Amino acid sequence: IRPQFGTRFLTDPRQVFQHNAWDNVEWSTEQEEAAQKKVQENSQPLPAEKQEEFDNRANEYWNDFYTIHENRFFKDRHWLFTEFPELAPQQKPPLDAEENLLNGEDVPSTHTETEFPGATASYRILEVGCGVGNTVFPILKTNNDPGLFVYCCDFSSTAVDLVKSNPEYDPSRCHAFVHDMSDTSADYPIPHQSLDVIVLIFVLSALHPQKMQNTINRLARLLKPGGVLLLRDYGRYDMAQLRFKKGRCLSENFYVRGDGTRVYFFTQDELHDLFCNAGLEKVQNMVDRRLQVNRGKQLTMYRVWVQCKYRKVLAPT
Ligand SMILES: C[S@@+](CC[C@H](N)C(=O)[O-])C[C@H]1O[C@@H](n2cnc3c(N)ncnc32)[C@H](O)[C@@H]1O
Repeated sequence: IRPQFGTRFLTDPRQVFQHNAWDNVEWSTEQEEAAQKKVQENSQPLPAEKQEEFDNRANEYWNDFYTIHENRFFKDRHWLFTEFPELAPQQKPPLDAEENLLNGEDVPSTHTETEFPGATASYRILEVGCGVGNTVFPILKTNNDPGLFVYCCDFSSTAVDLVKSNPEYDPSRCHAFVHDMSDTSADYPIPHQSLDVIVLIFVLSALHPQKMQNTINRLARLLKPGGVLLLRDYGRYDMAQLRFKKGRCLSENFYVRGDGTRVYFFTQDELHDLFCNAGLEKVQNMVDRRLQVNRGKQLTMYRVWVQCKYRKVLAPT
């Protein structure tokens, strides 16, 4: 397994083509400025009607995506458990219900044990924007905690159908459902303050930036006090952002791909504010800058990802 954050550092630039990837690459001021300039040159937004269409039909574009790629596109996330040990079996017992009550937050009215899927579980993880299950299935396979229950949702019904028809889908340990995380009128099938972990992997970036805060606020309510939200997503000036051609920009740092799916590129501060405004506190907020190398074509590709871990604050006693 790759150690956390990776430790292959490029110290001698002449060696760049000796490996496929380098970790924790520093950017020079010139490189940062060149990226900024490139983004500014391509920041003319599309007309409002076009924007609206991409927003209204967002899930259809993702359905088309999964109809074409099925489960062949996204690879299983092998870095998951090194970066996010919260997804592996826990050493410490999780906060129990009694402790939550003592925290004095508005714990919902008592629900009977079978009122919702996973009601009797002792450790609950929700993945939002799960796609075809490249995170969920590794969790179910790796985490053998008998008290574990994993929820996963996506607004693409095609993706959710692929999760449910996977031979590894076990309804006694997992519940997959169709849900649009940006729809403020749609409820999650889970009570407030019932989750230990929420996972967002390359999904928040697919939302219109104006819908992000409400979405995170609603998710934060589902966390138990002390529960954590884990995110990995695209960072500002990632190669994918710099590669967008003119006419693909929707608003600042937000673009539409050729297949109609959209992507935003975050700074650490933007994510920090989104999470803090939702009552979460920082455990980790880092940028992972990697240099990927195509040795055959002698090409260098600078990737930028942001990784965050934010905890729901315990109410003052
Ligand atoms: C880039 S993919 C990542 C999939 C998966 N998390 C992974 O890492 O393999 C983004 C996913 O987010 C889903 N998505 C986008 N907007 C969403 C929304 N508003 N509500 C729920 N899911 C959404 C898409 O359908 C797609 O499956």
